[in-house]
Amino acid sequence: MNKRIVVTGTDTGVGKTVFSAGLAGLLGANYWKPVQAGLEQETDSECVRRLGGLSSDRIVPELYRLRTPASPHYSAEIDGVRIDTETLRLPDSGERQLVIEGAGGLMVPLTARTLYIDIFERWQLPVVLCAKTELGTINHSLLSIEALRKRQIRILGIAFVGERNAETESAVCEIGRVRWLGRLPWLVPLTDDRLQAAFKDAFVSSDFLYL
Ligand SMILES: Nc1ncnc2c1ncn2[C@@H]1O[C@H](COP(=O)(O)OP(=O)(O)OP(=O)(O)O)[C@@H](O)[C@H]1O
Ligand SMILES: C[C@H](N)[C@H](N)CCCCCC(=O)O
Ligand SMILES: [Mg+2]
Repeated sequence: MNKRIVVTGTDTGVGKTVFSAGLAGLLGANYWKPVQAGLEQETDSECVRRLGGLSSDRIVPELYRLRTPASPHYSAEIDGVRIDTETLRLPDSGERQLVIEGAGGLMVPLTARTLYIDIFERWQLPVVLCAKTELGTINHSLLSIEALRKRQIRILGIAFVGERNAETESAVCEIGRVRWLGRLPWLVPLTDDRLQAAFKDAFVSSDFLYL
C-alpha cells in the first residue's frame, strides 16, 4: 500500500507543517496531526488547510488537543490528560494518501515512556525527514537518520527547507546515504498560492510513492 507518509523533522520549527501543506496539496492527500500541543495560535491542521488549499474533509481530526505549546508529554500533564499511546492507530483515509505529522523531532516524548519515534516504528510507515539548510543541520540530520535506521524505519528521503546550501545538503545525503527529495525555499510572504507553486517546482510527486 502506498498511502501513508510520516513527515518528521530534525527539530521543532523546521517547517514540517509548511512542508506537509505543500505535500498534501501536491498529492491530493489528507492530513493528520495526531497530537496538537498549543491551541492559542493557528493549529498545524488549520495551517495545512489554509496553505495547502485543503477542504475541511481532508483534515483528519486530532486525537489529542492540548492547550500548552510544549512537549506533548508535559502539555498533557498540564491539562490533566494522559496520552494513551494505544489509541494512536492509523486512520483510514479512503482513496486518498495521508500525510501524518509528528511533533518536534523524533525523540519528543508523548508520555514518560513513549517517544514519537516508538510510534513511527510501530506504524511501519516510511518517513520524510525535514531539515533546515542552516548551520547545525548536518549534525541534527545525521543523528535523526541514525535513530531511524536503528529502528529500521524506512526513510523516503530528506526535504530541505531554506536557502540553498549545497555543501550541507550534499554532506547530509552522502554521509547519511539518503535521497535528496528537494528543497523548499524560504518564502516571504508565505501564502497558499506561493507555497503551492514553489512546492511543485521543488518536489516530484512520484518520489512520494513507494512499494
Ligand atoms: N518555506 C518556508 N517559508 C517561509 N516560512 C516558513 C517556511 N517553512 C516554515 N516557515 C515558518 O517557520 C515557522 C515554523 O514552521 P512550521 O510550523 O512548519 O514548523 P514545524 O516543524 O511544523 O514545527 P512543530 O514542531 O511545532 O510542528 C512558521 O512560522 C512557518 O510559517
Ligand atoms: C509546541 C511545539 N510547537 C511542538 N508542537 C512540540 C515541540 C516539542 C519539543 C520538545 C523538545 O524536543 O524539547
Ligand atoms: Mg508543525
